[in-house]
Amino acid sequence: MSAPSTIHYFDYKYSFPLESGATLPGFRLAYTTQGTLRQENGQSNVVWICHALTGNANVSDWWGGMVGAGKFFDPEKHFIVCANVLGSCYGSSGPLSENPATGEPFYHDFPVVTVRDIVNSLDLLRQELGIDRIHTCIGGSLGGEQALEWAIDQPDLIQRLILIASGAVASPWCIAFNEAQRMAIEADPTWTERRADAGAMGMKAARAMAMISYRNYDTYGFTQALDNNEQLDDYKAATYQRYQGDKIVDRYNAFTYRLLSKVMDSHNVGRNRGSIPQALGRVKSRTLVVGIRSDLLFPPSEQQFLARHIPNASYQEIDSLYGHDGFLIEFRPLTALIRTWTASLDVAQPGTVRTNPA
Ligand SMILES: CC(=O)SCCNC(=O)CCNC(=O)[C@H](O)C(C)(C)COP(=O)(O)OP(=O)(O)OC[C@H]1O[C@@H](n2cnc3c(N)ncnc32)[C@H](O)[C@@H]1OP(=O)(O)O
Ligand SMILES: N[C@@H](CCO)C(=O)O
Repeated sequence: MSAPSTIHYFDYKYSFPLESGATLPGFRLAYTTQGTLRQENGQSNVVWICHALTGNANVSDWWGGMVGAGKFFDPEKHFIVCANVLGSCYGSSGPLSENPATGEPFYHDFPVVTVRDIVNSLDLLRQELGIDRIHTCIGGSLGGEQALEWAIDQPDLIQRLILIASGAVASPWCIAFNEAQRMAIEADPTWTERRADAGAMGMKAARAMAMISYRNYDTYGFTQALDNNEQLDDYKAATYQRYQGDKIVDRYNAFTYRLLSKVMDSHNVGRNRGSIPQALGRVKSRTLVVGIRSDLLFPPSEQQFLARHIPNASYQEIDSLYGHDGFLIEFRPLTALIRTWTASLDVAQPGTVRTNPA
């Protein structure tokens, strides 16, 4: 069994065509596994977790309430895989990786990537790991988009699909938020420079904008209330925005931030598949769709749409003070929902799909 924090690397050494028509000369994915792979009679104990925008392969770091000994996804029972997405900066190929054609980092020249490209790269990793069947594929936000695309592309691969705070297509509202953030990056005078920290101050502003979409009026009202009635400046809400901007600058880069925002914009399961309902109709996985009532970015109506059009889907909602970011925070209600749903499937299909095949 691998230690949770051990990062492995998958190097794909062949030319990798992207949806845009561009080609990557191979790629690297950073990934983690926890537990021991068990596969028998078409069943497996694989739990594949897809991360969101600025996440990484180290799922225990950012989803420790869901993954780990004694948690719902437990390495004692499951083989848990999480890969850093193509284009990101936590070990996978992205804009700061070397472009073999120039010997320099790609920077602005890293090609446009889509959720389908990410899923194609994940699937190559799956094959490398010898995984024939995924028992459960789960993700929130961009993670849910990957899980959904995978289930549409390969309807027999994923037995159970869990989509949290995610959607079938990027909404105009989501694209508008992302474009405002890209404008902030592009307004940074360093953005055109070819260095790793180009556009960092723009990204700081972009993250502050994004936080407004990840949280909501009540989150700020509760966590960043005025200290007193006399204050004229240095409001808590303002220092919070700046602090969140500093945090992203410390751990990320503007090239990746911009690239992955474009990945989210182009998410549309209906592309080249007739229509969005037709695409969703291809999913064969038993599916749980979870909405967060206070989510402004991916409101519950988007998840209800998914549940209406995916053939074997159930829909559940949770409350959260934290809006969209609730999927990274509300471990207890999420675990309760998933546990109940899983139990209902185990009862309905004993011996067919078991949560704990060990
Ligand atoms: C290397 C890595 O960090 S990898 C991390 C991987 N990242 C991911 O997976 C992305 C997903 N994660 C996230 O988006 C976030 O971490 C979340 C949503 C899970 C949690 O967000 P957080 O920023 O930790 O929580 P929250 O909004 O409550 O902010 C708390 C922070 O703001 C600080 N803060 C709160 N109020 C204020 C204020 N008024 N002024 C200044 N700072 C403030 C807190 O001190 C705390 O600081 P800390 O992060 O240094 O401990
Ligand atoms: N807060 C999340 C974005 C929401 O999907 C992240 O930074 O990954």
